[in-house]
Amino acid sequence: MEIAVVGTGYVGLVTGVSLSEIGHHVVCIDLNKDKVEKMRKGISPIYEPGLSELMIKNINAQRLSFTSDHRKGLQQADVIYIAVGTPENADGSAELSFVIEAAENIVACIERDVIVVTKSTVPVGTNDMIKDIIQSQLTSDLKVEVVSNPEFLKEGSAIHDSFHGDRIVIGADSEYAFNVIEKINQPFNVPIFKTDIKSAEMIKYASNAFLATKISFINEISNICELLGANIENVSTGMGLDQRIGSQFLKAGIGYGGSCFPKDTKALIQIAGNVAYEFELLKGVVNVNKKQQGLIIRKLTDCIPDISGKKIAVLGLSFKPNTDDLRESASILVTEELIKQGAEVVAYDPIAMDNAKTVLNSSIQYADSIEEAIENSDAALILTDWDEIKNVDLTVFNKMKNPLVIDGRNCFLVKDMETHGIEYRSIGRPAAVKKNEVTPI
Ligand SMILES: NC(=O)c1ccc[n+]([C@@H]2O[C@H](COP(=O)([O-])OP(=O)(O)OC[C@H]3O[C@@H](n4cnc5c(N)ncnc54)[C@H](O)[C@@H]3O)[C@@H](O)[C@H]2O)c1
Ligand SMILES: O=c1ccn([C@@H]2O[C@H](COP(=O)(O)OP(=O)(O)O[C@H]3O[C@H](CO)[C@@H](O)[C@H](O)[C@H]3O)[C@@H](O)[C@H]2O)c(=O)[nH]1
Repeated sequence: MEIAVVGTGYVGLVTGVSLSEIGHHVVCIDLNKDKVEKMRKGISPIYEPGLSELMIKNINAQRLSFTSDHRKGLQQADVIYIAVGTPENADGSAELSFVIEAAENIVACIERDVIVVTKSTVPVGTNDMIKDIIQSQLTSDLKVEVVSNPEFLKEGSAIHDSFHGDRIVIGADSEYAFNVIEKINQPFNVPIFKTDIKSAEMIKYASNAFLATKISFINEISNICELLGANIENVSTGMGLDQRIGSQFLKAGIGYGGSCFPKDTKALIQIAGNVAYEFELLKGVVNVNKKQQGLIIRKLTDCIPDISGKKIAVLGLSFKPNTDDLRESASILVTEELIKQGAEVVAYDPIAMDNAKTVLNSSIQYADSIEEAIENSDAALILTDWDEIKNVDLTVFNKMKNPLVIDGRNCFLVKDMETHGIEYRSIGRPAAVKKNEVTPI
């Protein structure tokens, strides 16, 4: 079975590498020639644990190759995955121009009967549209089937998720297509759920929207905990013990970010709106998230009302640990607000510094370590829960002008910060304030 993957970003590259690892021959195609050149040498354009090793292994085994030439990549393919981006339009809907272009590339280049598999997250009905584009532009009698196969990987654990996912969803409308895609995926040994195409498309949006709802819910509870003197960590643990609720995605923080939840929640509101349905709950989830992203600045200005000219250390820039992805990172939003209010920002992130420089340019200073970032600072903000930050020796905060730590990820125990004489404000927990006195925020 010859496989091609159109679009080699986070999803396309991980898909191509994982499919080659289980024995398929895979050609990954991307418009970006610089990226293709890098990938040919086994250099991953993204930071993703375990990815480079598997890339190199499968390039050497001649199962994995890269090209920017669609014809070369597509003409011999039996199965073609579409993994291009579906970013957010100004009105919140999903931008489908990359998907349309990929479908046009496919129809212009195929020389065999093919199954086109959509990995990209696309609104319900898009696979029908892809089929229409291909059928209407096809000048031969080649047979083309379209399958929805949404992706559920998480950045930072993408390779692990590919081999240990909870399910693989296959939406198809023929037994032949089900069988081929099921057979391709069998070596992953992950449960396969077969359904119709529209339901498969909806499963992806509904799953992301549900997870985002859990996060906004726990963030609201954390705000109420603060007002009442309860502790959100204890509340989450106690709730999560109920198997109907589950312990995952109940971590209160500074709001969800990343390349998926923010855009997919808004897209689902639009998808519902297109059929005259107002998704009130999801609108609330999005609004709560926006409010939560402003919480850190509110906590900071409660302690230092005028931050203009103050040196503020930002620890963590990526939208979550173990990735260099800054898309919709709450940390970037907070940093931009600090700059707007005239603060002098010094940032540190274990992996995302290079990407941050392309986004924030020279508007802030960049440190080479946690210690360098916080030295002589007026406050330190913890915005991403990297292990390096969680495991830092707390005495390092004595290098600050006046130890004040505002932690958006609840990385430390309140009592430990108190013991070290650090003024500490976190999410949904009592504060540790100076003079070893503990009061609600
Ligand atoms: N990032 C994630 O963790 C994740 C997880 C699950 C699903 N998804 C979904 O998967 C899709 C891809 O997301 P991503 O984060 O990998 O996107 P990305 O922006 O990282 O990568 C997309 C790639 O496609 C390339 N491309 C665009 N048009 C092309 C074309 N016509 N031919 C060849 N290459 C083309 C771009 O150059 C880019 O490298 C989106 O729909 C996203 O919602 C993403
Ligand atoms: O309890 C939690 C869990 C996550 N987050 C935040 O939520 C965001 C998203 O985190 P996560 O879901 O771990 O990462 P993503 O890589 O964005 O993965 C999500 O989005 C992908 C793209 O659609 C899906 O494939 C995945 O299944 C889905 O988890 C991040 O900002 C996290 O900090 C919290 O605040 N609290």
